Amino acid sequence: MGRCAIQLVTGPAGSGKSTYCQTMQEHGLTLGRNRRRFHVVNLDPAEHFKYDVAFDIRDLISVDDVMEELQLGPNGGLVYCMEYLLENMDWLQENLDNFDDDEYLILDCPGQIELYTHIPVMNKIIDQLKLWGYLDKMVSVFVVDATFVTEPAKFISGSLLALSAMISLQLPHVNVLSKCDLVEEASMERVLEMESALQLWDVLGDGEGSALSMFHELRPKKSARSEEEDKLVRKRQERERKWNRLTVAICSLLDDYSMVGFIPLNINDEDSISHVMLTTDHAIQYGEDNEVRGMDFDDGDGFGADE
Ligand SMILES: Nc1nc2c(ncn2[C@@H]2O[C@H](COP(=O)(O)OP(=O)(O)OP(=O)(O)O)[C@@H](O)[C@H]2O)c(=O)[nH]1
Repeated sequence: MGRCAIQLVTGPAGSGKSTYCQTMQEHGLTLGRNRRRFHVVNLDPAEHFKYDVAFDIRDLISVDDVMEELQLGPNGGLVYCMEYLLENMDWLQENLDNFDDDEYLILDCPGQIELYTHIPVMNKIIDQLKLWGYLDKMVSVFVVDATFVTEPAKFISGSLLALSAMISLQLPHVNVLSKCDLVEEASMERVLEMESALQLWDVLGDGEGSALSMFHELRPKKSARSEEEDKLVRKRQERERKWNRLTVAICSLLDDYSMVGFIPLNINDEDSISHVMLTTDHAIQYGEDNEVRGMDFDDGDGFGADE
């Protein structure tokens, strides 16, 4: 039995992971002769989703049961569930063995960001998948909410999370900006055309509400302030300067890696969805050796025969 391609969809809570999975599943079915069946797997023990699920971690363990039985909170419950999965990897293996090497699985993972940054459970699951032969077949897709990119500070924090996940998961990595339909095209283009995080901070960081603009605002207006107020303002100015130096250092770090880039995804635009799909395919050279799969119109699901 060969090994199918696997996409691990990760990212902060509410960033749009499940919607991404559903979008890809629906898009796969619109591809005519190249129609592709994305099998979506739910690996989030707390998830509620709308896609057709191939298999579901909640058949093994669910956060609700763990919270009730072990009196844990939602975060502790989720970490417990993922560790339970790690101890019961034969469940995952049995399910994965049902898929052939020309098939494609999208794994909808939990949104707790600590699972991709400092709790090693996802790394261990990935290591096991690598041992089972999926080493060259896996790509991680890190989903970040595009409404973040319109604010420089949030953009930088999203970039750091993406970088941290990339380093931690050690897989071919694609960052996807979800919810682009909610962001004005002009502001999105403005951000995406920046050549570096440092440039982004220089240009946008001076905007309203940023640390830099606060810094300008806080320049003392001598006549209007008492000595006490001036002292306070100077103290805050010094703090702003430090924050700015820290931000510049963080931006330089992002630029040094030169590896944080985002692919915008507008779920209402087929070209945008296609572009994301091609980027993830390219990351693992998916489909380069595959025969084109055709539709069999006599078969209910249309995947019964090659043309
Ligand atoms: N307009 C718009 N809304 C979106 C998009 N993606 C997600 N949403 C909305 O954002 C909310 C969260 O989306 P989900 O797909 O559930 O996000 P998630 O990352 O799976 O969430 P968790 O599993 O809780 O971490 C939902 O209300 C979605 O309808 C998008 O591309 N466009």
